[in-house]
Amino acid sequence: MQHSGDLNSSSPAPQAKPPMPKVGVAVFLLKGDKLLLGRRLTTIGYNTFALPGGHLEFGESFEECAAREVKEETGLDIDKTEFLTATNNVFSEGANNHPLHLVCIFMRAVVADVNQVPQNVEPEKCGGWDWYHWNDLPKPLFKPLEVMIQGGFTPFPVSS
Ligand SMILES: Nc1nc2c([nH]c(=O)n2[C@H]2C[C@H](O)[C@@H](COP(=O)(O)OP(=O)(O)OP(=O)(O)O)O2)c(=O)[nH]1
Ligand SMILES: [Mg+2]
Repeated sequence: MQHSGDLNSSSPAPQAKPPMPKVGVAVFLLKGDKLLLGRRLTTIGYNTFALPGGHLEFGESFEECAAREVKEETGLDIDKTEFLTATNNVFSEGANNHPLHLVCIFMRAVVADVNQVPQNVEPEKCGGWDWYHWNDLPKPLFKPLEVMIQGGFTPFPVSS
């Protein structure tokens, strides 16, 4: 017997996937009492100073993601990578005006070679990288970073 029309016509229309939280990994790259910051040129936090970082890829460890993102964005190799803390934020102004729910993992690391100089590998996403003293950070900081620091967070190891 021949069917006419759409065999699936009685099935409900496919639903748009519900939005899911994403995982970001940002790196406090430390050099003495300085840290590496770059001016963002992307939608979220445009023109604010933020840490190198990006989104966790499927199957990656936090350490692998930190090393990959720092390399992709600055050309630097990192060492002594450690987990510090995590945040949970909803950004109202994500891509295409959709809100973005982001769990961000913050790592601490140092440069593997102190003579290596940061390169602005992705000039379309960043205005340039530089080392800034913890007591003289540039303004404006990326909002989630500013909130953490104002809340008393420090990425430096506690000296005993
Ligand atoms: N890079 C960076 N991301 C941060 C910081 N604080 C914070 O909450 N995040 C969150 C928000 C970002 O949307 C998310 C991922 O970083 P990103 O926005 O730099 O992502 P990206 O385009 O470089 O990454 P990708 O999609 O190419 O993997 O991490 C920070 O100081 N620096
Ligand atoms: Mg990034």
